[in-house]
Amino acid sequence: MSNCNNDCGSCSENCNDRTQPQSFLEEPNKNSNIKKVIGIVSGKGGVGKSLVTSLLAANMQKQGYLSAILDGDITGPSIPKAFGIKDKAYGNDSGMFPATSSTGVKLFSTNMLLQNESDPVVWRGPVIAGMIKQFWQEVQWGDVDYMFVDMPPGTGDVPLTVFQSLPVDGIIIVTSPQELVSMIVEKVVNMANMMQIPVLGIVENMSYFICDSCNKEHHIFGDSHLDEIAERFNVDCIARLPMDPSIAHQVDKGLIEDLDIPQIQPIVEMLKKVESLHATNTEDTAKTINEVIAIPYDKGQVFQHFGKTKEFKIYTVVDNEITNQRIISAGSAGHHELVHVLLEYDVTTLLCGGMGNGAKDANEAAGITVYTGFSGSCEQAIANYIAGNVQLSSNATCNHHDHDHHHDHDHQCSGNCSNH
Ligand SMILES: Nc1ncnc2c1ncn2[C@@H]1O[C@H](COP(=O)(O)OP(=O)(O)OP(=O)(O)O)[C@@H](O)[C@H]1O
Repeated sequence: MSNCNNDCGSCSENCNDRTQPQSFLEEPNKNSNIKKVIGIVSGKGGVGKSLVTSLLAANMQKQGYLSAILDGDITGPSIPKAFGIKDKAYGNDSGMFPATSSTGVKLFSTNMLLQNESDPVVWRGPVIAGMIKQFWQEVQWGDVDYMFVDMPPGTGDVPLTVFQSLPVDGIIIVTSPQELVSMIVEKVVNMANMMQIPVLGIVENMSYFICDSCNKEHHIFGDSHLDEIAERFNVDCIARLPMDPSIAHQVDKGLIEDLDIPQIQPIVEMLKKVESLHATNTEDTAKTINEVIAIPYDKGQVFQHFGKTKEFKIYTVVDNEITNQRIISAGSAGHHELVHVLLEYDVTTLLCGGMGNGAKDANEAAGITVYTGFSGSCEQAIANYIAGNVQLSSNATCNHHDHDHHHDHDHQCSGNCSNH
């Protein structure tokens, strides 16, 4: 392609040299700093997706994590009611503001835009998907550790568009025992695989009822087959929530934050361990970069094996601007010689894919700071580094003598091969 800039993620051309899928991710509002995005999905409405979304946000907030809910259930928004929120949306030139619950959970929902809560929302799919994107782009979310997206029910076009537009780090599937669980789970798992998003687990809501008189579990909708299904699709069944009239009662009163549902805790613990696929390095965003940066280079891409690279691309960056760039030969010696080559060009920083401990120590002994986990085009890698849009890892990573290393996500990986 004559005008190729090697940034496949932002290119829509149907090209044989494509190295990564086109990215449709939308930028959040400039006043948002959102660390992790978790999508809550279900096969159909009414199974308790909004309840699980709200309980998770409330519980993560109680544990000290700044939590938010983007209510993507545009035509049936029920989240504000559960939190007792009646606020209407307001904003300024930079965008709208989310409402804040009594414990500090931020949320935004179509209800905040309607004159009357009972006004019907009769929009078609593309308008609904556009609305969710606007909640992401135009709401000033501020600092958020965990954003929970109450997804539109189903696995059709609208949730798919949302998954393409928002940097979702994982999906939680909510089912109820009477749903066609197997088919639903299969569809969601297939959708998640298409989008390369991990399925964090399945929650079975209304799983059983505990009788006040005999204190026994009653499986009103019959025995659950979720364990078999979870095993078949290689997903964890992370929680079973009881059917409990006090839940519905507290939700109706807008007091969901007062509910104590111990069965939700395994999900809370699991969420604490979720790795962000799209983390933004906020510390380094503020940093002004004045560095000479080398990247192992092969036909525009970050060459994944430092010790065997034939070329480096060297960028001189002054006040975050690239003032000079060139491709140099690496010679034919091992990694100790490569360090000397880099020093000849006054390199201060090395961005690469994987690197063994020996090479890393040799570079660092020479005063070169090494960051691993980069893949894709060099142009994108340097742009992401300067913008701070990468989770920087300085760990030594793979032993490339033992296996090939493929980074096929369109994000910078943490450099930890056990994740792949
Ligand atoms: N485990 C439960 N025990 C008692 N009531 C529940 C339980 N789960 C959900 N409910 C109630 O069932 C109703 C539907 O739940 P919810 O709104 O969370 O479902 P949903 O899947 O988000 O549906 P929709 O997509 O239509 O919004 C709510 O009134 C909620 O309070």
